[in-house]
Amino acid sequence: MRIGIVTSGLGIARQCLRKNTSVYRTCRRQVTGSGSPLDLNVDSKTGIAVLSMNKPPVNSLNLEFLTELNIALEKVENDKQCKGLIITSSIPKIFSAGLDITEMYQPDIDRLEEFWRTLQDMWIKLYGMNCVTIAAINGHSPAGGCLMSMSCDYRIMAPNYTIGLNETQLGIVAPFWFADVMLNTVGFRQTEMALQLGTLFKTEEALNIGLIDKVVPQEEVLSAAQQEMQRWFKIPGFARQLSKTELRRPTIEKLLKKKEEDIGYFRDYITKDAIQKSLGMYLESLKNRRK
Ligand SMILES: CC/C=C\C/C=C\CCCC/C=C/C(=O)SCCNC(=O)CCNC(=O)[C@H](O)C(C)(C)COP(=O)(O)OP(=O)(O)OC[C@H]1O[C@@H](n2cnc3c(N)ncnc32)[C@H](O)[C@@H]1OP(=O)(O)O
Repeated sequence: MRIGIVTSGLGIARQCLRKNTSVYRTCRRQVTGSGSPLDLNVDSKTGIAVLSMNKPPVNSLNLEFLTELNIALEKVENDKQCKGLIITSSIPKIFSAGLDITEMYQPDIDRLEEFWRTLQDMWIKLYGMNCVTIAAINGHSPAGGCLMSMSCDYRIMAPNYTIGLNETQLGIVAPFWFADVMLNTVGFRQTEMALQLGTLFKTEEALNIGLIDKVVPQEEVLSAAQQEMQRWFKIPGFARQLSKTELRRPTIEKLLKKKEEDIGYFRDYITKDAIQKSLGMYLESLKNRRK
């Protein structure tokens, strides 16, 4: 039941309407505007924020969407009531198709650099979030979608979807920080095979290698995430946060030290003729799939 104020643009709802009965005490605030590709609802009773991606057709991560994600993550991190964040999708059968390939194909160079910087910022924020983060993966989650999922603390996925870093199948290479996150999640052997082969794991396979943590039926993904959150909330917050920071800081610092270098590397790599040709062919194959 939503009884909060829906704000427009970037403003956060400042008030919550409360009725006097206990059932109305939950104050859910939708903190993104209508028409936004993101729906952020904060439940002040449970302390759980649900961030649902809603950018048809496939939640692909372009510059504008990444910017919105950054703003939403910042809101959650700055909201003292938020103890946990669940990331999910409102698009049936798709969590996220990963980076928007059209951002990388025949790009404007300034925009390409901004796109990459914004992606770096989004990942640094998400991987380093103080609050508990759970990916409720209710659809396919290739490449950038897999990066987002792996950057959360826990992953719950519905059956019959795929997840993985499939970049080599597009003729491109996953950046070192994508690889690092996979390495931290599933270990060296699985990462070196998965990255070279560009493996998209089926849900059950992903569970077997530890890429995801739990499989539940499609309709239970969100409720299972809410339930899982309670387990994490029982641990003293400061101790849990510090443990996370200690483990993730070296990976984040590695990119922080090389941010500008990484942008230049990405720009020079992606604009190579051979890479442009591969991306063009991949885009074409996506468009022809349904014909
Ligand atoms: C040394 C190296 C140094 C540095 C590294 C430098 C650079 C490389 C780094 C790059 C890292 C890249 C990360 C990525 O995330 S790349 C993106 C990878 N994503 C994919 O491969 C997914 C592709 N999509 C799909 O497989 C399917 O679309 C999906 C998600 C399973 C859904 O299937 P379905 O429901 O059937 O939908 P359609 O396929 O029909 O798609 C609908 C529509 O969307 C378009 N589309 C799909 N995915 C993308 C995308 N990622 N970007 C842009 N557009 C996408 C698709 O073409 C359709 O368009 P249409 O116009 O035909 O409607």
